[in-house]
Amino acid sequence: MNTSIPEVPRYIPAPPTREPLEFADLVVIDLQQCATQEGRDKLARQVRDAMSSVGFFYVVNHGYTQAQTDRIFDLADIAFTNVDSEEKKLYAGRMKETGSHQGYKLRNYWHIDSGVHDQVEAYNINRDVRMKQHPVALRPFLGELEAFGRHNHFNVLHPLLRLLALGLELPEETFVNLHGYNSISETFIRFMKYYPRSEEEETKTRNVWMKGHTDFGSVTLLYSQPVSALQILSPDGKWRWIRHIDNALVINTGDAMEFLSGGFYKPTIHRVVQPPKDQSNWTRLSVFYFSLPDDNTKLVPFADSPVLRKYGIQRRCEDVDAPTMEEWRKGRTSAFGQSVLRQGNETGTQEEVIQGLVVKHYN
Ligand SMILES: O=C(O)CCC(=O)C(=O)O
Ligand SMILES: [Fe+2]
Repeated sequence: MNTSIPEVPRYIPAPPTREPLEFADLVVIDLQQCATQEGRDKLARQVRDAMSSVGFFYVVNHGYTQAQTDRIFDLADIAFTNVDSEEKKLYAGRMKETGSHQGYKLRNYWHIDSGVHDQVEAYNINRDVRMKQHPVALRPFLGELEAFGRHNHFNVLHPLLRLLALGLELPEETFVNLHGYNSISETFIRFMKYYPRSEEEETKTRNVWMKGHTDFGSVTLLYSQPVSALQILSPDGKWRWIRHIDNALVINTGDAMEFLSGGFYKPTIHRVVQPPKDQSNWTRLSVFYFSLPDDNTKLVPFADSPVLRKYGIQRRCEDVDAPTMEEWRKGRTSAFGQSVLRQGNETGTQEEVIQGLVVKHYN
């Protein structure tokens, strides 16, 4: 048996944009400072401030070198470049039917606007990489991908969850205990590749590639990459661009963290739009670690938090009606890009109802 690891072509990303975009001003969290209690207390305050203003922040010194990160982008590209369309279909995810992200999201699956669909391919891998079969070209790299998942889980996600608990003056392990590496949960790696679109598609969707949304999990880790396209909705109602920082992670929290923190950590609305002119002919490859609490977690607030006692709890529903993580992720995953949305109350918004709760989408 030939057990040698095949050569992997280098993925060459676009140079960063030189256009004067209006970038969001985000704090940079130096994760190395988590090593001491004093460092954690300081970072917890920074994270809390970020979460109660813009809702996104960067993480640096997360333990992966630039070369290790580059390697993951090289592996990510295999899923798109070295797998033909017939094989992609064999490994297509059944998101609508199963409410689970595993396998490919093929191009043209999400409805964006005015009959236009997406030009984005994604490949989703549960952190338990052996749960499902993968395309032939990826099989030699499963060990590396598993190590990547573990790194994200233990060296980035768990430290961040400790900071988020400290910010609520809860025991440090409160959220870590809901994100077991070996528990039943959907926490997964996502690779994503966006392809340039036609002028007609751009016009009909007013340059929106992925509608404004909140993530449904607890914490999203995005490996910063140079093609500008991600924007966040700022508290003043303006969309601002996310700036690329070499080997940084872009972090945001999602619906699950909003439920668990009684509205204290609000999920920030973000969208993907056409990149600026100097990058418009490039593809855009992204790498994520999407984390979700264990499936059986009941999404109710930690009402004992002294911070919540002081500021009050905002519930999206009564505790008895609160969904479990499994119910919420299945509802949101099945519907995303597939459900028929109704006009929302605010201009530019559309809505759907998941588990009895209103979920908004922004154009
Ligand atoms: O591609 C990006 O930068 C963001 C994608 C995103 O928001 C998502 O997959 O939930
Ligand atoms: Fe998102």
